[in-house]
Amino acid sequence: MIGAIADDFTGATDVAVAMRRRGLRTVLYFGLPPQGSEPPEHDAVVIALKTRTIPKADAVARSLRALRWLRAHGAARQVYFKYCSTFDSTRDGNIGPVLDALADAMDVPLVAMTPSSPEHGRTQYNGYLFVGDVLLGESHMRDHPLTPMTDSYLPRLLEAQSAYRSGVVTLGQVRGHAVEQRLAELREHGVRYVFVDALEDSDLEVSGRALAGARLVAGAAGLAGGLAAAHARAEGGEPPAPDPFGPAAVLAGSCSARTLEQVAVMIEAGRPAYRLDALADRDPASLARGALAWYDRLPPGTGAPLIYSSLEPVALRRVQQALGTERSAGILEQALGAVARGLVERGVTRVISAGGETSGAVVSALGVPGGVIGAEAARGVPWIHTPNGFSLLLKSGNFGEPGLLLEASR
Ligand SMILES: Nc1ncnc2c1ncn2[C@@H]1O[C@H](COP(=O)(O)OP(=O)(O)OP(=O)(O)O)[C@@H](O)[C@H]1O
Ligand SMILES: O=C(O)[C@@H](O)C(=O)CO
Repeated sequence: MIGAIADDFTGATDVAVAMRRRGLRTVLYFGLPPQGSEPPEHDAVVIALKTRTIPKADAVARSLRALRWLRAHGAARQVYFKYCSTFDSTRDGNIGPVLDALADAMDVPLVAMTPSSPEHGRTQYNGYLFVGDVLLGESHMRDHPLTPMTDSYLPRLLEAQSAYRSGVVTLGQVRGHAVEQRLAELREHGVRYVFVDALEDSDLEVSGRALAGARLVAGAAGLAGGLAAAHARAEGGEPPAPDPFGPAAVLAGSCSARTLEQVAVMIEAGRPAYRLDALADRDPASLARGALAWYDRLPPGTGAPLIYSSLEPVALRRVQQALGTERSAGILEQALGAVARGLVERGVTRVISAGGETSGAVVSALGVPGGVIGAEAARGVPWIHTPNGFSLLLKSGNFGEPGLLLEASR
């Protein structure tokens, strides 16, 4: 009934678990499902794409392909375009073009949305996005390696990426149950994209009910949860499978503030740690060989290792200035993907990956077609049981408590 298209892999797991938590049977695919595959019985299908930072035309083409697949499999009654709760995109970014293309293809005049996800500390008020207590543009998102966010006013951010006008449904209108009325007014005034305020899950539930019949909706996991609550089956979902076990390894390519803390906690706890240094070696294959040779030499019983490229903002900028932003990201993503492949060949059955782009590279390198959503190690961070014989934990850069990577890899 809901077909979600997510612009990165950690975002896809976040939205999948938000819907599953409300009792929807949710199927997750990494990339377009293989030819001829039929989804098992479901209430929601999530297709994870890696379109957040790729060239615009590719992002649009891949998103439209996902839409065609959802339509062909009867999963497009309501389509949800999942973007980041911190609206990660460049000025030249892909959220606007992808929304334009989906709305045109579905002939939808108005799309309601919000990145608000209170469970992750993201809230929207009067169209401004807050991260915890501060505006988005004043948060650590200013220092993001690929999508630094320096503005906080959502209509302005989206209008910079689309030729269409954007508007706001205020918190007062949400709480006054006037969402539908306000959307109708904005549509009359030629507004196509509308950001709906939300400070709490209950606001998202009100909006979810108002939007239950909308054909195209967008935002982060919060509003998807609100919609799922509106569609929820009375009997609720199956309990998730138990946590996986077996040898674990942590791969971190996220440079987000929370991941840096989580990496520090692992190192302080004495876990073996190996940093991939793109300035010392620019060849992803040889970076990966170095990391795997280090892994092979680890004495038994040392605890699950950490292989990472995460750097704090000043050191990160040094690498980006020396190698270029895209090139350095590409080298490290490819290297971590190759490391993941090598680790699985060596018997690792629990792969924990930090960062959306990083997780996209890791999952693609491992050739995982999709999986079953398991228990959550942290809010929005579920284990994914794959048909490949191992489980994945894909952690969004800023999600989880500081001890998450250490705990999950015990
Ligand atoms: N040392 C480094 N030098 C340059 N780029 C790096 C370095 N380490 C990581 N990167 C790149 O930074 C990007 C981090 O993005 P990623 O999406 O993985 O993390 P995130 O943005 O924190 O996560 P999320 O999208 O889930 O919030 C990746 O493309 C990664 O390859
Ligand atoms: O919405 C979020 O913050 C996450 O699901 C995400 O998209 C991280 O890349």
